[in-house]
Amino acid sequence: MDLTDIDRHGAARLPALLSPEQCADIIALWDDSAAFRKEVVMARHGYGSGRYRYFAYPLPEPVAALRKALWPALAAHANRRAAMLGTGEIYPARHADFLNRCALGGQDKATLLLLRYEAGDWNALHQDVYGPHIFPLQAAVLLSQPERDFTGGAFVLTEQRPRMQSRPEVVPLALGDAVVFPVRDRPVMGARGVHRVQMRHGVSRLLSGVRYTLGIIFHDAA
Ligand SMILES: O=C(O)CCC(=O)C(=O)O
Ligand SMILES: [Fe+2]
Repeated sequence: MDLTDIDRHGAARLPALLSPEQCADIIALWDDSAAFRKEVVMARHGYGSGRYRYFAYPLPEPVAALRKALWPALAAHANRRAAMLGTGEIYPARHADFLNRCALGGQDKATLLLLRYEAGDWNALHQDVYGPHIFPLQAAVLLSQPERDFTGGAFVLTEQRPRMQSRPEVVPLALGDAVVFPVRDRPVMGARGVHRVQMRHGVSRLLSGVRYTLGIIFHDAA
């Protein structure tokens, strides 16, 4: 798993992380109300337009397996990042051990989500923070096929540079691709050492069709 583009450009694409069949199986969960703990209608909160549903524990098998499979590479990257920033944080080899840490701090609700956008929908630039326990990277998997299932709806990141204008980054995704990106910020090496730049992500307006995404967040929510 090549995550070096996170350091260079702020996000790394993982091509064909899921097969078309696996994507369809996850989309099919949308109507399984028992799989979710909560629905958010984005327009009601000023989050954009569209809907998303938070998975409930226990997670459906394919979703649980995917988060577990991503953990080792992401934890290794997060540990290098923590060393670079000098935070002293160490992310454990097992994701379950990180979740225990979250739970001790009162964060014990699943944060994985299934998002659904129709024509006209969009996702405002945001950061997925649910309490003081934050795993610094997250992933999103595109479950629909661009140009066939929907048009528009690009995955967008912005990097807020200190005392400068923000930098936009668009990550073109194909069906089953994942994008790995920072939850809140990333370290950048400058002339006077390392500093953090704030990152936000969102989705541009869908022009037509329906677009589903699986959001994989590694910290739980309070
Ligand atoms: O729909 C997307 O591509 C982005 C979803 C999102 O905000 C997330 O996964 O945290
Ligand atoms: Fe998000």
